[in-house]
Amino acid sequence: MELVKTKLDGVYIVEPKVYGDNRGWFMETYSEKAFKDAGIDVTFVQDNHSYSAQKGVLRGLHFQLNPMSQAKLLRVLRGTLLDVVVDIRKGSPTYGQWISVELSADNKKEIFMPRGMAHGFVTLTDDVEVHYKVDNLYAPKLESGIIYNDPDLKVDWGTDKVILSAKDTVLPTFKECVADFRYGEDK
Ligand SMILES: Cc1cn([C@H]2C[C@H](O)[C@@H](COP(=O)(O)OP(=O)(O)O[C@H]3O[C@H](C)C(=O)[C@H](O)[C@H]3O)O2)c(=O)[nH]c1=O
Repeated sequence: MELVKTKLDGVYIVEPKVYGDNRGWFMETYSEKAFKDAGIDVTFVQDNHSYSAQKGVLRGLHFQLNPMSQAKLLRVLRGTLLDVVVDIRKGSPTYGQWISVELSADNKKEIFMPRGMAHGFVTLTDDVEVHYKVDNLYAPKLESGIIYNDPDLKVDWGTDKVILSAKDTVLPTFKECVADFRYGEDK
């Protein structure tokens, strides 16, 4: 697999090597060695799997507060989505900046983000299934986030027709964000 750097330090697009044959295909979707060779020191402790029924479902922007901040390795098993990662590590040269990447069952691309990021995605098709590994357990009392259409972050989701959970409609703004992530401490 190839890990491709992005403009956000520590965030990589992962491009698995796909081995096709007369039966179909095979690929490794995570390799501890490939990540260590890229200088990424992460130990995943939980796998998540979500299904979004309709195009336009937007989950995010989410993160867990310290000490339960989560690094994530995400891939799409069915359908297509636009994945968004926002750097909210104080002291980062890209603090407050975001990237977006189209991930799909077809392109088989994955995204890795270290701790200290706000994360979300909007589905571009119906019937989207997402699988992701995280390096800290679910901590509901430490869940937080930033409203998806924050006026300072100006994330371009490509649509304004979105389907949100009730919780996501009342997330704080970036200015109100209480996260205390610091660049270089995202281990
Ligand atoms: C995240 C999580 C949720 N849950 C339970 C809690 C709720 O009863 C139900 C749905 O949770 P929520 O609405 O927070 O799910 P998403 O909106 O998909 O949240 C995720 O959305 C974006 C894409 C993220 O990056 C995060 O991993 C995560 O916040 O699953 C659990 O039991 N364990 C978990 O780790």
